[in-house]
Amino acid sequence: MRNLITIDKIEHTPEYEAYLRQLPQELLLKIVENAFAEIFVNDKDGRVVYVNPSSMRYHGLQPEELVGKASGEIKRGIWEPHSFAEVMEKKCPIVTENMYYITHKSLMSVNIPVFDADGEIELVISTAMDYVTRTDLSYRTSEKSIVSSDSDFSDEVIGSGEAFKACLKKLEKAVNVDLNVLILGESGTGKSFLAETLHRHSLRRNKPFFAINCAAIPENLLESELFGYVPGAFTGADPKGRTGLIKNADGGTLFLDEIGELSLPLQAKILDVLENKRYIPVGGNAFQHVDVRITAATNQNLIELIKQKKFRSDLYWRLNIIKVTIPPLRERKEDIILLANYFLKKNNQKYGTSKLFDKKMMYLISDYDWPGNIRQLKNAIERLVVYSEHMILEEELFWEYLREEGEVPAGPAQKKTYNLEEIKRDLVNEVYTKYKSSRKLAEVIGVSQSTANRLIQKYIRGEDAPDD
Ligand SMILES: Nc1ncnc2c1ncn2[C@@H]1O[C@H](COP(=O)(O)OP(=O)(O)OP(=O)(O)O)[C@@H](O)[C@H]1O
Repeated sequence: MRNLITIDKIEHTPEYEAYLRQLPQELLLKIVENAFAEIFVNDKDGRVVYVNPSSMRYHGLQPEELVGKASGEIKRGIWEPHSFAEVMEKKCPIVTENMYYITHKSLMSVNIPVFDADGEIELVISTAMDYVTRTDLSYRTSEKSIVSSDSDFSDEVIGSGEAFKACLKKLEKAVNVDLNVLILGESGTGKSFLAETLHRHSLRRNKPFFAINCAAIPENLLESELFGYVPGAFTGADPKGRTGLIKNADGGTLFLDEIGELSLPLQAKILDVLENKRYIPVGGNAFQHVDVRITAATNQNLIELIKQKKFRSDLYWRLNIIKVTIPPLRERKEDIILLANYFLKKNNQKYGTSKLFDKKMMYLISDYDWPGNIRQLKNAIERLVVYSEHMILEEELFWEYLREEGEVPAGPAQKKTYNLEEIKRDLVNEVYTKYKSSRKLAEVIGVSQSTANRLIQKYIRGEDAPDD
């Protein structure tokens, strides 16, 4: 979408002109380098002469990778449209709706020609800015992130789908009250991660957080790990005895992962901690007192375990005061791209690279079901970054990954082929079928309301609609 606009040249008073001219270069640099909006400047030959750091948020490239390059040299597919030629031809400001493919953003960009004394274009200055969210403000890792006035998790927890946001809302309710929380979800959906995030925001944040996976430790060891033991409790034990995790977490939070694996006798001891704030260490005969918040997680169906008499219903109801079920990644497709971009950024920082996804790779990633959920996605992105020899991550590496995971038969002939039309149609269909709202479609796929309306006209109603 393109629009022509007019911007009146501002005439300053001679005094103000004089003031501007004496401003030190250092100060001017500070201003443009710290501006939140993107500032992107081409000279009259289309060569990039300046890019401020903010623009990285939109197209994912370091200023150093762009400055000195001609517009045409900058890889297509990173953002579109390229409006330089049109500004030069029309000699007036042009507003475009730019799609930034790497970061999956759609933003209005204002492209303004600056004329020299002979009336010739000297520079084209483009600026763009999106809606501000706290996640965006953390784009400079070297600086402290902006402090938010409320206690929500959105600064550090990635995910914007409705189902996931509903989970966060429930968890946020547990921030200022000392209720037990039960987190359910498939492996890798982020149960441990959310339990720790909850602790860091909770009233107990200045006290310890301990986590233990009940499935990973044999039952006899698990009891002493959790409750500790007194001196001489059993042969081979430390003669001084040992403090367990429950005591170590005193005042703080203990996270019991895979709680469904806990034996019935240990379930009874945990229930006593919850109800009476007390426990007896292994080999002991006196109660110890403790104040610990228990957060638990499982990917098992606890109600089913209760029916099978493998899980105590009184413990279930005690833990279940706030229950959060994290949906698997395949049911919150809208979060896959967000998370993939987040992990790409983290790995670029870790390995000092500037790798990028192109449109097709983004589609492949969001189309896949990720049975291992966020853990699998995180590992796959790291692997792509490490294995890729090019700046744009190669599609073949993703297919190779899927083949190794046994997800697609070997051989290039088996590849599913995609084209941009199919991708757009599928995406619009999927999101619109789910939300039945053009506003929601615009929000989820990151386009303007008018573009969303055009997409609905074209792909849902099958009517003619102008291309963007
Ligand atoms: N919303 C999120 N934003 C960013 N990273 C996340 C998010 N959720 C999970 N992760 C990351 O994904 C990985 C897997 O998460 P986690 O270990 O919490 O999953 P889990 O559900 O506890 O898995 P399991 O049931 O196998 O123990 C971790 O590295 C975690 O940091």
